[in-house]
Amino acid sequence: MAILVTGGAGYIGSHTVAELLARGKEVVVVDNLQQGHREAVIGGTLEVGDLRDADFMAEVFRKHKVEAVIHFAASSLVGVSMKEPGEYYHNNVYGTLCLLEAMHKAGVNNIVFSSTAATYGEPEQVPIKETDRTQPTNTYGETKLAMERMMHWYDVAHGVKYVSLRYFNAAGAHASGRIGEDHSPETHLIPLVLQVALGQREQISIFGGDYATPDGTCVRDYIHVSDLADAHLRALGRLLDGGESAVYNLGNGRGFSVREVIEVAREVTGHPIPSVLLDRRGGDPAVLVASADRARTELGWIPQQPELRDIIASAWQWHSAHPHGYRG
Ligand SMILES: NC(=O)c1ccc[n+]([C@@H]2O[C@H](COP(=O)([O-])OP(=O)(O)OC[C@H]3O[C@@H](n4cnc5c(N)ncnc54)[C@H](O)[C@@H]3O)[C@@H](O)[C@H]2O)c1
Ligand SMILES: O=c1ccn([C@@H]2O[C@H](COP(=O)(O)OP(=O)(O)O[C@H]3O[C@H](CO)[C@@H](O)[C@H](O)[C@H]3O)[C@@H](O)[C@H]2O)c(=O)[nH]1
Repeated sequence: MAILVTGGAGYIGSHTVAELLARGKEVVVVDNLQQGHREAVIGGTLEVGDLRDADFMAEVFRKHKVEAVIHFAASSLVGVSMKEPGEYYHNNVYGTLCLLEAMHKAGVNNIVFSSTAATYGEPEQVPIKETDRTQPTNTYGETKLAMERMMHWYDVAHGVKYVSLRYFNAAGAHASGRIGEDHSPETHLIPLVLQVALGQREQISIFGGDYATPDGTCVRDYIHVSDLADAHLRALGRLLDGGESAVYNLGNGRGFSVREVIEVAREVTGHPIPSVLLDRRGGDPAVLVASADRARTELGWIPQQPELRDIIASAWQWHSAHPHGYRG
């Protein structure tokens, strides 16, 4: 029986595939390669196609005996979602609907889902708990919340069990050096900062210096991608053991401002990393920091690389060895 990983050629998906393979699991990846890379799929079978193509998905479920799905495939950029809401509803909400229908027709009833801190919006309290208010401030978070709700109703009607993992900000790369972050165009803070250190950009833009935070820049909770991968294996185990549907935050519980991230990157790389202060980017909450107590208690999940310095050093190892990502 195989684990079907949608978006498995992408950043977090490819690290989770590596973890599944390391534990001897059979893996099938579905990816349309809009962001993913063939080279990022280091084993298993890659089926290239789109979630929204019902014939393609039916064929994938016919060809492979699937026991559970891990669903990463989505459009996932806060800034872009504020300019292209239609793309986000179509790829994320309609895409997940197509996936759930294909699963239902194939009799597959377990799904681990990539949700996000963006489902919360401006937090009621910090650190954020799973029971806190969900009121997204951007289209991306709104679509992810809709996807969570959709799974809930498929559970009620069809017994589809889901674990929704609300991750905070993923960063870092695989210890082997074989896989890492390679988005085109890149929009994430840490890889952009490291591109400055590599001499590929002159400076890093800071989006907003007037937030209600200690230094005025946005605060995020950065979590190592391999710690996220480990959480997916634990969530999968919960479902395959017959566990009920659940929602978990995944973060380290410590927030770092944009300026603090740049400062740590200066220490790690030895580069001065010049910065320029720009206006706010639409849709960004000021502070997102996780309480991951529930994942710790119920999944036994303990991040192994919780220090921001180690996370950035891990990303730096990948980016300095692969300055053009999978192109070399
Ligand atoms: N990167 C983060 O910090 C972060 C944090 C929270 C949640 N997430 C979520 O985690 C998931 C993975 O994020 P990532 O950073 O690895 O993104 P990514 O873009 O690297 O990976 C997504 C993959 O899905 C594929 N894909 C997208 N739409 C598809 C479709 N319709 N059919 C088939 N394949 C499709 C892309 O080609 C890509 O390989 C996303 O769902 C994202 O919303 C990411
Ligand atoms: O050039 C840049 C890029 C980003 N930022 C800021 O840095 C922070 C982090 O931004 P980014 O790395 O783009 O991540 P987020 O927008 O926080 O979103 C990531 O983290 C979310 C969870 O918190 C996920 O759901 C998203 O998919 C993922 O892209 C934000 O305050 C941005 O405004 C800058 O100041 N300059």
